[in-house]
Amino acid sequence: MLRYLPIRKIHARQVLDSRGNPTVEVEVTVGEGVIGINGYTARAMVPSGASTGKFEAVELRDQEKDKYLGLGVEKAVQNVNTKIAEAVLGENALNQMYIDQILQYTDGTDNKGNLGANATLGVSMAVARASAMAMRIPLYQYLGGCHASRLPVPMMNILNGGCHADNTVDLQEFMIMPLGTDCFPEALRMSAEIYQHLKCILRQRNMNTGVGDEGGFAPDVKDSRQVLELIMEAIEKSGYQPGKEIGIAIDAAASELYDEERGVYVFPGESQMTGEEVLRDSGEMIHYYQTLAQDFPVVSLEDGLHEDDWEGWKNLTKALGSHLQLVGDDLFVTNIKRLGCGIRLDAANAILIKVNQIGTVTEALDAVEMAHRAGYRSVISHRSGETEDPFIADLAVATGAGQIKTGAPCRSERNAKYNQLLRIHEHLGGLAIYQNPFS
Ligand SMILES: O=C(O)[C@@H](CO)OP(=O)(O)O
Ligand SMILES: [Mg+2]
Repeated sequence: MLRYLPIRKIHARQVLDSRGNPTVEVEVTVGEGVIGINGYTARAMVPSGASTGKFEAVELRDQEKDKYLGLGVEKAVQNVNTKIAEAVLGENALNQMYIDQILQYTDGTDNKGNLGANATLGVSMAVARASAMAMRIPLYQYLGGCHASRLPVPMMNILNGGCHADNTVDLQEFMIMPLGTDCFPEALRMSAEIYQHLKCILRQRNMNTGVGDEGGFAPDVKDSRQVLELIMEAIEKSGYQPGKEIGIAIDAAASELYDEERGVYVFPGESQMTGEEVLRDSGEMIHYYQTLAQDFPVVSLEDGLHEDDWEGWKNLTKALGSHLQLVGDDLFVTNIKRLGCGIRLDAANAILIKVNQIGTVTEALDAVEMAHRAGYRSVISHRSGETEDPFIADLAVATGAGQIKTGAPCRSERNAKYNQLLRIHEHLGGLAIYQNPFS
C-alpha cells in the first residue's frame, strides 16, 4: 500500500484569470525516486474575488493598489518557489492535513498575511491533486472517501449586478436552482435552457445581452423586482414551474452596498433609475427581502446584510430563517472562528465555501464539517475571477455539500466546473445522487 509519497518538486508561475488579471498556478511533483511508484505531477490554479470580504485571508498582490489594474502576484509566486518549497519538499503529500499545517505554520499569521493565501492555496490544491493521481482515484473520492456520491444542485447566476457588472442592478447575483429533477445532467440542461430563454427575452425588449464577470446577463433594469420578473418569464418560457421545479437564489453582497459613515445600505442603480437616492437600513433590508420572498419563489439569500452586522443577521435569521436558506459569505469567509460565532448567535443557516478565503484545502473542509454538524447547509463556490481549474467541482461532491455556485453556462472557466460534474456523474454511474437540498 502507498504510504509515503514525498513532495519532490514544487514550482509556481503567474498565469491569467478570467478577468485578465494575474493569478498563481502551482505545479507539484510527488513520488519520484520511491521504488515501485512513478512520479506524478499535478497543477492547480487559484481564483480571485472582486467583492472580497474584509475578513478573508490575504491575497498577496505586488502593490497595495486597486487590483482591477491587474496587479501581479510575483511575490506570492516567489513565496511558493522559495519559502514554501523549503518547508514542504520531502514531506509526505498523502498527509494533506500536515502539509496544510506546515503552510499555516510557515506563514505564521492568522490570515496568511505573510505568504499570501494565493500562495498557500495553490500548493494545498496541487498536493491534493497529485496525491489523488498517485492513488489512482478521482480527486472527489480522494477528498471525500468511498461514499462521496452526491452531485450538487447548481446555483446558476444568470443575471449579474453589483461590482460584477457595469449596469444598474444593485444586488450582485440572481441565480436559478433546478430542484425538480433527480439527475444532475438534466438539472444542468434545464438551467442552460432558462439562460438561453432569458437571452431571447432581453433581446426582444432591446435590452443589453452583454454579460458580467460570471457570465450572467448585465442589462440596465429598474430594480430587483423587475429582474425577478424577467427570470420568472424565462423559467415559464422554458416550460418549467417556478418554485416547484426551479427555485431562485439571490446574492445581495450587501457589504458592497453598505455605507459605514451613514449606517445605511445605498442602492445606486435604483437611485439612478428613479431619480432619488434609495437608502435602506438594516430593518428595511429585512423587510425588503421579506416582500421579495413573498412575491417570488426565492429559496436562498446570500449576504443579505453586511459582514459586521451580527445583530442584523440575528434578526434576519429570526424573520426569514425558517423558510429561506440564509448564506453567510463575507460574514463567515470560510473561517471556523467566524462560523462558530454565527452558530452561537443563530446568525444565518448556511455557509458559502470559497477555498481562497481561507487558503488551504483542509481548513475549507473543516468549515464544511463544522457547518454540517451544526445543521447549517454549505454551498461550494467559485470566485468572480476564475480559472479553468475545476477543483471545486470535485470538492462539492467530496463534501456532499449538495449545492455549488459557479456562474452562467456561457464562459469556459465556469463550464469547466459543470463539465467536470458531468464526468463525475458518469463515473459514479447509477450511484450518483442528486437531491433537492430543501426538501
Ligand atoms: O460574492 C460572491 O459570492 C462571489 C462569487 O460569486 O463574488 P466574488 O468572488 O467577487 O467575491
Ligand atoms: Mg457572495
